[in-house]
Amino acid sequence: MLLIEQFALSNRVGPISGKFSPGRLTLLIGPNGSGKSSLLGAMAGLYQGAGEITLQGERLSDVSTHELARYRAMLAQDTVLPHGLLGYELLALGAEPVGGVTEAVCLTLSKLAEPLGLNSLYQRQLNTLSGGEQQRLLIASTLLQVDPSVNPEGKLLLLDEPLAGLDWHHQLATLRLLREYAELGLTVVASIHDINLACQYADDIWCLHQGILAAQGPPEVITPELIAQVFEVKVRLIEQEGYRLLLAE
Ligand SMILES: Nc1ncnc2c1ncn2[C@@H]1O[C@H](COP(=O)(O)OP(=O)(O)OP(=O)(O)O)[C@@H](O)[C@H]1O
Repeated sequence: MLLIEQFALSNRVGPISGKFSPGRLTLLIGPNGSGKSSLLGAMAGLYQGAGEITLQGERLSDVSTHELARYRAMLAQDTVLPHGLLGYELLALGAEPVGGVTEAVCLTLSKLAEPLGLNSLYQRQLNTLSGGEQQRLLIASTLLQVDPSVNPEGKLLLLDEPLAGLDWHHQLATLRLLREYAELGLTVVASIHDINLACQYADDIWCLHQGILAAQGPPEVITPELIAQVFEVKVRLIEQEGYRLLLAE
């Protein structure tokens, strides 16, 4: 369990409190600049602020970055890819913190190959790949670091806008994978901008506004009133066959 208690990061986030539990997929939504990346970075142990963030009872600030790399994987927004590498070399780099390209890594990649469309990317130069193709490799590289068969110590999977640049097919495939990793027992937290997809796939949603929590809970907490307040967008809620769709007016 990852626990946040009165965490604040200068004027970027907070104070915020809440918990993220193993086995659950939490999706962060909120306008540009509302603090999603800052919060994810703090949860990854990259930023230190006021208050406390603990993972399994241990304060993140007391854990070295080296040690943290065994417990969590983080996909950052706008990751710059190293030049001159091939697709499989990027994945091999991603496997370094968890012992290199072992048989378990190869098996995990073969499991991820179909949903993320990896097979055509292994032998490609990274600088020749489209934005979405690069993103698919980065997602695979992040997932394999905490896949239970590769890294039984993996607990926390953090992704900042994993759907950025992905076509619809791969957006849905990625969300299904995040659900699968949550079902494997990981704590999974990701930021996304598509509110309807967030409501469809999340166990819990955190809606940030100006650095603090405007709403937190199951998808039903996302109402037209909240969207109007946070995003200044007028929407209608359509509920049909168990689905909830927010449609801009
Ligand atoms: N390194 C930094 N130093 C100071 N302020 C920063 C820094 N990075 C971000 N900020 C500010 O912190 C606030 C939160 O930014 P953050 O990147 O966390 O938002 P976000 O919700 O992820 O936005 P987006 O949807 O645009 O990615 C913004 O006002 C931003 O300008």
